[in-house]
Amino acid sequence: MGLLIDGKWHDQWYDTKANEGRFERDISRFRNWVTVDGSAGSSGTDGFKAEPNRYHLYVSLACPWAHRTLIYRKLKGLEDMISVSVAHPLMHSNGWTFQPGEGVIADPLLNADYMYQIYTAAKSDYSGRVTVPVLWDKKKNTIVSNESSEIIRMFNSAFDEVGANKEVDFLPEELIAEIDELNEFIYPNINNGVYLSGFATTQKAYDEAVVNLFDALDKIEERLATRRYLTGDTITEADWRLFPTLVRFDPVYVVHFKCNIRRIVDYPNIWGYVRDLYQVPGVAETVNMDHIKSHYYGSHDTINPTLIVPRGPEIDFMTPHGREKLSN
Ligand SMILES: N[C@@H](CCC(=O)N[C@@H](CS)C(=O)NCC(=O)O)C(=O)O
Repeated sequence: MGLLIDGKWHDQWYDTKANEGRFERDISRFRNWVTVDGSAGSSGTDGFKAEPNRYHLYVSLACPWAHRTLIYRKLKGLEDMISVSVAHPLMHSNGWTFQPGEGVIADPLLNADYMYQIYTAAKSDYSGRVTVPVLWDKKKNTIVSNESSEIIRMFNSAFDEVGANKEVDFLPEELIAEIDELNEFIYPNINNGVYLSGFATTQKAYDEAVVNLFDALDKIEERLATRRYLTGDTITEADWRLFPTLVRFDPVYVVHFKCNIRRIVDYPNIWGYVRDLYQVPGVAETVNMDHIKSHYYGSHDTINPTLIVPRGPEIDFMTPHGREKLSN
């Protein structure tokens, strides 16, 4: 695991000492937007017009941030127009790699062995962590974006005029304010909250994070008592940003990240909600539990030095959820 400094790979993990044992996530540095006409989006530069077969997505099936982009690629009908590469689930001294393995899809563009080569191909003196997902432009040979929250907003609408599934809109105008508010609550406390708990290196930092995480889950549990989805009757971006964390929670975060005050199966509403989303046609195909479990338990040797992957838990995301009754 490591990062690039001036285009050179260094095998080093996050330094939590500078911050009293707290994990601090690196910022995403490529922030361009694919738009309908190629004009600039809310950040970055112009020149990234939505066109079929122009863009390529680099992901890991283990990664919750990459998972969002795969769900959108599937549900928006973008699979035929946006190609994909899947990294090997294990992330060790070279970071994400494309070494052969079950479910790995090699890089057809640069024939890269390592994900960091994609970053240096876009910017030869790149400094920063090498994360997935990455949206690559085959025309300009550069990275459009490495920020999942923005990639899903592009996928939601930019390709609608060139063959995406227009009927599906996870960011309806009238709900944007509510979705943004939910995201602002869920990102720091839950999506990133599990990492703040798991990557903490002091008791105090861990305690703060885990308590905060479960306070937030308790609030979500309450919210989902009267609403089928986070904003009500329709699935929105807020749901697809929460789902990848929830589906990983009991198999990984409870044990590996010590998020064990409660399990998701102990929350009746959240547990039904996860199954409800999992059962949306196409979604189950985006969940690869082997990659998820082998990545976390098998990569973070500071947390799990033996790299042993636990066999359990036995979870069936396909059992009926009964949440239709909450829909109007
Ligand atoms: N803000 C980024 C975060 C992506 C991210 O942190 N991905 C993780 C995998 S789950 C990663 O690639 N980590 C490698 C590292 O930190 O060195 C996004 O949402 O796209």
